[in-house]
Order: sequence, then structure tokens, then C-alpha cells
Amino acid sequence: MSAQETGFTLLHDPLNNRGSAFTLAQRQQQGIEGLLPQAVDSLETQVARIHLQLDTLDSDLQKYLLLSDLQSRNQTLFFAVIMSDPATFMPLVYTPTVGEACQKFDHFYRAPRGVYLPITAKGRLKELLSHWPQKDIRFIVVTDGERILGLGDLGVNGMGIPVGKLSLYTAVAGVPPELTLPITLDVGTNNQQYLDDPLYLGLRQHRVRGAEYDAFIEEFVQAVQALYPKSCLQWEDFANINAVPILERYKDKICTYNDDIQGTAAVALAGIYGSLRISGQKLTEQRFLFMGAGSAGTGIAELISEAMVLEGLSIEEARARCYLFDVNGLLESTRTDLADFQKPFTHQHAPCKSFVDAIESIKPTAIIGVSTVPKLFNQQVIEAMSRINERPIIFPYSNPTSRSECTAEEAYRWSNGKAIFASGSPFPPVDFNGQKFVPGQGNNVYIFPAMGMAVLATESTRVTQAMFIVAAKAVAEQVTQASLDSGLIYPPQSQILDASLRTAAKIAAYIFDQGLARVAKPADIDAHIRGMAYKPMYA
Ligand SMILES: O=C([O-])CC(=O)C(=O)O
Ligand SMILES: [Mg+2]
Repeated sequence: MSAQETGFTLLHDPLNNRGSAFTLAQRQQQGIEGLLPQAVDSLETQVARIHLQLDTLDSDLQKYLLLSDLQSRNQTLFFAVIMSDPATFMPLVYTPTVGEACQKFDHFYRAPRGVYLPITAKGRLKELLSHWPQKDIRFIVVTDGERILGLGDLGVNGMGIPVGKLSLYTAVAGVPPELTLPITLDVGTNNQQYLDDPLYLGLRQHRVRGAEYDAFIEEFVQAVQALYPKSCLQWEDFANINAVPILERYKDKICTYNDDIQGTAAVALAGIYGSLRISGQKLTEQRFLFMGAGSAGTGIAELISEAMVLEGLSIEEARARCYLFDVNGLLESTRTDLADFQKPFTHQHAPCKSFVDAIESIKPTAIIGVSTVPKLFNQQVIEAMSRINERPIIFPYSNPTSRSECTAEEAYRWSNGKAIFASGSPFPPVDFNGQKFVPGQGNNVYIFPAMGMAVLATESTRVTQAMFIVAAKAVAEQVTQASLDSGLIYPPQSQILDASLRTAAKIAAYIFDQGLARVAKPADIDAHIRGMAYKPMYA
């Protein structure tokens, strides 16, 4: 706790508040004796009290709100609770519950969190950013709220996503919370429901586009660079039209990445590597068909292609093994409605409007759903995949659960237990034909916190595509044979902190080898990272 901070303000500072765990000596020293009941709790007792409070609530949204209030009151306790049982708490502070929390953010708004930068403040972004109390910021997750999960344009209500992602940087990979900063850029919203809602909290105008938007982003990037020169900027849940050009513009200039494009790509690649351990096949033998042709789909396709190049294919041969399908059908060379970023995956093929026909013709070994449209992997689709493949790879990656292309139960049932399955949002285990299947969560949460920890430990100047391939391999390597036997192709969530620290160490080693680090290489990278990792304890 800081020297000047005494008394009442200390009890209202979430970074330093200990609530009922302040010792009697601390209470006397800080002038807060009498402001708390007499008992002095251990952190364990405080955690048990929160568990008890959560048990009285029956909706996940209520639990989310309780945890969010706790985060604004006592951060140590918040992280101690989340880290006490990540498999239980991740679905509450992250997908799927965070999706519902974002949709209703303006109705349930309590304490402010993070920084809001409206386009009406252009020219003054540095000033607004400087109001954030912490000065050493290493990770920023920023959104403009236009494509929140698969839920679409939620305007400033999207702030739940940067907040949730950064909580996981800490809970899942040990990045100290005071080094993180969630930001929402408010350029308006095209969501009429919000524009008509008197409780909506953002600018009441349609989204700004074009040169004015680009200039706003540029001013924002410059302000971040000026105030936080060691920070890594993570773009999150921007619409394709902005996500792709922003990443292109900045990826070779600053330490930055797009989680939806690159983080999702890496977790998909990890899932493919894991699946190949089950099927015994080679990456270069696979054919991928994507449902959805946005930046997540092309991002995965590109990273898979780059990984195939490492195994001997040319980039053209590799991309030729990745096909995309969207609302207008298969991406093929007669289509005239395609964007530049989709063209590398647009191949010679007859026009095809039916996904099942595309499966019959292309004979993919894997289908990956990034469409945000639920139920597109229907019985016919899964049956077709199961006819063509001994072990079809079925990845419905859209989030939250309500947008998933199919459920785990459907995939196992319709494939007669043959599917190698992973989904973007979590599904519970499935009993089918006397066998228990544990579906993996193919979510970028296996990647972005680890990437953050690696960047922190190395002060890397860049985040490169190759770093995501290293991350994917590191995640897949850790999956045990026992997990694979139950169908689980990712490390179990109960051990996600340990898994992320291992992944971070692998990425960090690569960063040092590539000369991208701004700190000297420690003798033992693993120990260095574990030593830096945040532990939820009162200092
Ligand atoms: O947040 C998640 O669960 C994964 C993700 O980035 C998205 O769906 O946009
Ligand atoms: Mg996202």
C-alpha cells in the first residue's frame, strides 16, 4: 500500500484494499481501526465467504455482477477467487457470461472501469488517457465494440470484453493486474436498440467511418506510444472492415496483435496439432473448410498455411488446402463480392451454395465454424464429414454458446462418437454410447494470456506470426495421452495457469532467440517467468 494512502481511501482502493484481512496493527497504522468489524480474516476465509455468496445466486449474470463488484472493491480477493477454481470461474468472467453482461452493460452499469475514449475528444486522447492512475502499463486490450463475440455491434457496452480479457491475463498467466488497462473507443454505434434506449451509456450517433476513424485510431496509437512506451496493444472485437487494415497498418511498427485474428488462429492450430495426435495424420495431408469468411477464418487459414510451409509445402500449396464458405456460398474465383484479405483462399471451383455440397466436393478433414451463426453444423453436415473421414475434425468456434455452430452433444451423436471436437465457448462433458467425452474449449484464452506473459518477461518489440505458431505447438505438446483418450485436445482448464506459464516460456525463448527482446536473457526462462507471475496474496 502506498505511503500517503491512509484511512478511508485505502478501503476504497481496489488494488490495495484488504477488507476484513487488514491486521490490527495495519488498522492502527492506517487510521482505519473502527471502520471494520473486529475479526481479522485470512484470505482463505474471505475466499470461502465469496464462494458462499455465489452459491446463493442462481443466475450466471448475477454471479458475474457479484464478481465484478468484488473486482472494484478488492482485487486480490477477486483474483484469489477466480484462481481458486479457473474451470468454474472462467465461464463466469469470460465467455459465455461476459456476452450477456455486455448486452446488458448499460442496464447493469455500476462502477466505472478502464478508459473510455469518445471520438468527440479527438485531439485530446493523450490527456484523457493520462487520467488513468497507473503509469507503467504493459497491456492494453482495446475494442470499438463493433463485433463483440458473435453478438455484433454493442457500442460502449462492449467494454466487458477488454475488462474480461485482461482479468484472464492475470488469472490465467499471472500478468500483474496493475500493468493492464482496458479501453473502449467510442465512435458511435449502429445498434438502433441502444440508440433508442435512454439507459445507453455511449455516444448517441452512428459509427464514424473512413478517414476520420483512421485518424482517430492513429491519434490513439500515438497517445499510447507516448504514455506507455513498453506497452503491447491488443485489438479485440473490431469488425473485419477495421480489424484487418488496423493490424496491417501497425503490426510491423509497434508491439501489437489482434486476438481474434491471431490468437484464435493459434488456438485453432493448437487444436489441429492435438487432433493429429489422435488421428495419426500429418498436417500437410489436411484439408480445411471454414464456415464463415471473416478475419477470424482467414486468420486461422493463414496461420495453418504458414505452419504447413514449415513442414515443406509452398505457401500456395498450403493455402490451396484451405477453403472458405460464407453467406454467399463457397469462395471461388467467379465471386465478385470478395475483399482482398479473402483472395488468397479463393480457389478455382464451380459456384457452390450448399455447405454439404462443398463438403462432398472438397472432402475436408476439418470444418471450422467462425460464422457467428448457430446451428450451421447440422446433422447433414456432421454426417457428411463422418462419411468422408474416419475421425472428422469439427470445431464450432463462434462465441458465446448461443452462437456456436453446433453443440458438443450434437457433434458426438451425429458422428457416432467419431468427431474430434472443440468449441469456442465451453460445453460440459458428454456421455455417448457408454463413453465419456470431454469437449475442449478452443478459445484464444489458451494463447493471449501466455503471449502477454511472454511479452512482459522479454519486453518484446513485436508480436510476430511465428510467435503464434510457437504458442500453438507449446499448447498442443502439453496435452496428455489420457486427455486425448477422452477427446480433450487442449490442456484441462483446471490447470490453465500452469499450461499458460509453460507456453509463455516457450514463446519467450523464441523471442530471445530472434533478438526481439529488450531485456537480457535470463539463465532459466521458466523460473524467470514463474518468478514474475502474479500471486493473489496480500503483499
Ligand atoms: O472472447 C472470446 O471468447 C473469444 C474471442 O476473442 C471472440 O469470440 O471474439
Ligand atoms: Mg474476441
